[in-house]
Amino acid sequence: MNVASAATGHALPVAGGRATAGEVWRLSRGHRLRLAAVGLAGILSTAVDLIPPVAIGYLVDRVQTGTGDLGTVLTVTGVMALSALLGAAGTAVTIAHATRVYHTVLAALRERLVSRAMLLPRHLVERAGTGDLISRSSDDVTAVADAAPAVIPALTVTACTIVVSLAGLAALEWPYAAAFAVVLPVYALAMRWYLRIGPRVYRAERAAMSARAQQILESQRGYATVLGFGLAEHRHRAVLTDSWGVAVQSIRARTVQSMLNARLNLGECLSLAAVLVVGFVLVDHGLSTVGGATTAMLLVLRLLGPVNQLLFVVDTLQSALASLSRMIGVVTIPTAEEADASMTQAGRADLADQADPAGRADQADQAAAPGPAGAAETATAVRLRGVAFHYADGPSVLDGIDLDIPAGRHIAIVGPSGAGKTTLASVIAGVHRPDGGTVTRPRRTAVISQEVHVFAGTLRENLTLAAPDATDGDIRAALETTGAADLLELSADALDTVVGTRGHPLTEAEAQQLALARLLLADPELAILDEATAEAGSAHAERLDRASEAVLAGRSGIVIAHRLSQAATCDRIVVMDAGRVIETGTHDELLTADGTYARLWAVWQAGQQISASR
Ligand SMILES: Nc1ncnc2c1ncn2[C@@H]1O[C@H](COP(=O)(O)OP(=O)(O)OP(=O)(O)O)[C@@H](O)[C@H]1O
Repeated sequence: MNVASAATGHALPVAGGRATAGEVWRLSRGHRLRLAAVGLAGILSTAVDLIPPVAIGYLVDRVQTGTGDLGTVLTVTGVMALSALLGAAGTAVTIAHATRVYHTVLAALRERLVSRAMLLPRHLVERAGTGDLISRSSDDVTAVADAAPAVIPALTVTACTIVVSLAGLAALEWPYAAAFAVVLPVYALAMRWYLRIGPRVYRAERAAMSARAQQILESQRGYATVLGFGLAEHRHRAVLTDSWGVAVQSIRARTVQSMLNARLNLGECLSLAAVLVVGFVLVDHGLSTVGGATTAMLLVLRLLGPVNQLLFVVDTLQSALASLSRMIGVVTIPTAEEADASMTQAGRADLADQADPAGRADQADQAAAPGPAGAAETATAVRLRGVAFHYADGPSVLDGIDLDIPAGRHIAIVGPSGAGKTTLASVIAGVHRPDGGTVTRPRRTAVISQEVHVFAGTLRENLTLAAPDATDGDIRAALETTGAADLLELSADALDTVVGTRGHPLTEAEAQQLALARLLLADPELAILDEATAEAGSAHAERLDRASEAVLAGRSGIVIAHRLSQAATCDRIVVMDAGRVIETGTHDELLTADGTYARLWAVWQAGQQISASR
């Protein structure tokens, strides 16, 4: 993992200096030539800026020696005006190009951050809280973007000014450059002090902002619970506490800035005094002209601005770097799939040896009956060995799960509420990473969870999310197969009907059918269906059962069977309780065994009869 510093507590990781620099360098690929041109333009425009102090010194000498006339003044003024124009134009071009590169790279980073955020292991995001993630893709991006106007001129032009001006001072008379150099330790000490304190203060400020974002988000998400339990006052106090935390950290950060100011003022006074004294001594001993001393003072005055600006930029830079390292910390987390790939590589190798698509039709009996490792002779779609899982700091939810699903077969997972069915489905789908054991699944696995999300957009966009190449004919066929052709009648726009937020509202059943059609178009090797419970015996439930069967045909499938009618049609049934597999077998076998499944079936049947008699 390319992340230098691990997460603090449960926060998402923050990238170290090397990882940050490496990622920025990688992102700058394609812009490096432009960056070199920007550097050259910066040096040229600052060299032009040296002309006015030299010209003024020249004028002072001419006036002092009585050789200056109006023509001299006009010539010097013209040269100064021209150099000012050239310098300003050069600086503007330099900054414009540097800004463009900066924002292009930042946009690429943000894009990577957002796409990576979608693929992160869910347990990491849940543990850190989505507020942390949101803060990194909003507050931190803003902090880095806002730094541009200050950081870019400093890093491109200011550094050049310092180098060029010091060279100018030395060329004039070396004691001038030496006088300024003697004061440099004051700036160096100010910088050292600041670098020690600054990053810590800014990181604390950003962390406080993340905590506040998380608190506000939770209050909004749990709005119904907050109202239902009269928790408004409690949530209000929690948000207030975190907001005050942000205020405290912000005050600390601004105090550090003021203290930096004081140190810079001291450096300014000392450097002006030093060059003035040296100038006086040199002129007194006839080693420099008054014009030369004037040029030296003007060069130092010109230098002070950039030196201060550089230190102020260090301030903004620190703040931006703190944000940048938080953004890159997210970008460098291995995705759930990458983490899983390294974990299940060995398992995949085993399965590759067994793959035998031609023999798939004969494997039903071996479903969900794990044998000794390597004993299965058939193509296996899913294999779990000793899988364990728990949420954040919670108790164990899955414990020692072993499971084999031959390719093309359908397994139902049943059990009481809270048994761990949904969690097991999420672990198999790769949404959650197991704490122990191994999971092997096909590369193309798709899951329909209980909360089906309808994305804001057209029906076509919703359906082709995972199958961008699907034609309208494919889409219509998928809707027909899942019994969802009615969706085309929602409006005259058919597939162009806008659904989701601010679009045509879909019922829960329609949303589920949309999800099933989407899955059909995605055509995964393994489909995991964990649909929300539909009232047994209702037209809605029967329709969904038929759609689910159509979707599973011809591929491996796992059904979290909230309705036991779904389980009865599967090749094999896995019964779970308290995070463990307690029974497996076909519907008939489990009824004969007269265990937990038989009892669940009896209760289910009784419920069906009561519903039918109403
Ligand atoms: N995001 C979560 N964070 C913490 N605990 C969770 C989370 N999701 C589920 N759990 C807990 O894990 C256990 C198993 O839950 P799970 O949803 O997997 O059970 P289930 O058998 O699918 O139940 P149901 O049939 O009600 O959906 C339960 O105790 C539940 O409270």
